[in-house]
Amino acid sequence: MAIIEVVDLGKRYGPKVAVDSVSFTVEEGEIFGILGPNGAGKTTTVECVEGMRVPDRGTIRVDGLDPRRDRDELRRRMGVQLQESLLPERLRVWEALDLYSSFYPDPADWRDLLVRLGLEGQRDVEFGKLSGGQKQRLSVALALVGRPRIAVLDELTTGLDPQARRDTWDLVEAVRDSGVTILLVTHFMEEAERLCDRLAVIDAGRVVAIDSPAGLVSRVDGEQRVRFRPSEPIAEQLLRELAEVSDVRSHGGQIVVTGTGNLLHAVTSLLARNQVVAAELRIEQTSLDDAFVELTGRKLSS
Ligand SMILES: Nc1ncnc2c1ncn2[C@@H]1O[C@H](COP(=O)(O)OP(=O)(O)OP(=O)(O)O)[C@@H](O)[C@H]1O
Repeated sequence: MAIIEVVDLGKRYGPKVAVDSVSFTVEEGEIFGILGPNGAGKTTTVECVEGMRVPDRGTIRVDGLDPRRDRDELRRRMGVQLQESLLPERLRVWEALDLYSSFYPDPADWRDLLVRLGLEGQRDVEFGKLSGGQKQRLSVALALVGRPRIAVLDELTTGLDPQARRDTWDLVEAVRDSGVTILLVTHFMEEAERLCDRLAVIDAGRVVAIDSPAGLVSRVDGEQRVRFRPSEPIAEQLLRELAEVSDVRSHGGQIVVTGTGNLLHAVTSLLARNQVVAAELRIEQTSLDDAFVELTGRKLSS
């Protein structure tokens, strides 16, 4: 069942069209990503979903509510990750959680959240003294303290080191597994690929595709490359004759075979039949990065 429905959303800031026409639905219990480059309109879109911005056009329904008209009720059902700069430096972790709990009629026990988010050791630490990863985890805890049905996480792991980023991803998956629907804004391809059940690729205020990460990858021409160093010389012609192969090139003893289908199997079987061993064998497949370039005509820098 769709828990979020956005139809033909449009929003301008003066002459600047931030969101041109955005439509998508988020199913209950999924992690739905909004992926796009800086300035694509991601934050504006989710701020309209949160009821924090007034759209110029379009309709939005969140858990059956209108985000503007039913803002107070929506606030109880939707947890929004806070921009970290909004918390006072001297506020201790437990004080922040206690304060936020007081905003909700039936809050989660923040002591449990501290444990779940691996922050029990930081309970009495002032916000300003937390590491970047700990601040992020606290911001997620604050988004969850009201027991929301939906959590909106915007650029969750920006600025985190790779380990803290992976820890945060594990955390987001655990939150989803506890039954919370997650709307995740990101410009990190790896994050989208790892976490999202489905995602909307947004570019210049428009949705260019909605699919699972694997579905997006399969939309682009699925060329693969197999690279190896043959133990014995092998005639390129033999490789070219394989139905799966579209191109063969050699560079300094290394052979690069491009093709489709079960290319790896076709190439390695041919080599085995000719008693050739492939050393330094590597396969490169189409990635979400490639799919993004194909869909938008440009690379997503991160
Ligand atoms: N309050 C505002 N006033 C004027 N222009 C704005 C405002 N907020 C955003 N914009 C512009 O609208 C466009 C979309 O911005 P938005 O923040 O929604 O994009 P985004 O995809 O979230 O980008 P980022 O990842 O950089 O936050 C950008 O060109 C931005 O400069």
